[in-house]
Amino acid sequence: MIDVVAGLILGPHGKLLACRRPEGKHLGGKWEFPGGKVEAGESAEAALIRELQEELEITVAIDKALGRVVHDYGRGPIQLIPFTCTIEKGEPQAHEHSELRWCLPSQLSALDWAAADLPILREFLAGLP
Ligand SMILES: Nc1nc2c([nH]c(=O)n2[C@H]2C[C@H](O)[C@@H](COP(=O)(O)OP(=O)(O)OP(=O)(O)O)O2)c(=O)[nH]1
Repeated sequence: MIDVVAGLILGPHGKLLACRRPEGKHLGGKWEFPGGKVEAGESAEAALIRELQEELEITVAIDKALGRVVHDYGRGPIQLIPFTCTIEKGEPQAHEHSELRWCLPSQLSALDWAAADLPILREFLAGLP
């Protein structure tokens, strides 16, 4: 099983950062929570901090873990490991995405999310006041 960490980055006004995978890549054009594969010997938290630094040039503080999701796109199972987090330093730059979008909770469901992200999105939205 491949472990993949994903960050639900909380910004001002209750907004969340959605990132679009570039065309031509696996799941191209789909929206995701930024992150990536956990390396051997690495904790999930360390992997998320590393990935968000590499992909978006931001330093984050991790807030809390959400429920893990196991999904298979037909290439073997992946386990998506989500955390909410906030930005401590930097402004997100789209180095590996075709688009970055800060969304209000009410706008999130309209995006075309990667399938494995949907249960995570539902859990996040269900936990809002
Ligand atoms: N980073 C990230 N990956 C996700 C999410 N949802 C989801 O299904 N995935 C999938 C896409 C990839 O198959 C896998 C790992 O993503 P990645 O971004 O680290 O890997 P990658 O694009 O280099 O993948 P690949 O080249 O090996 O296909 O997890 C998500 O919210 N964030």
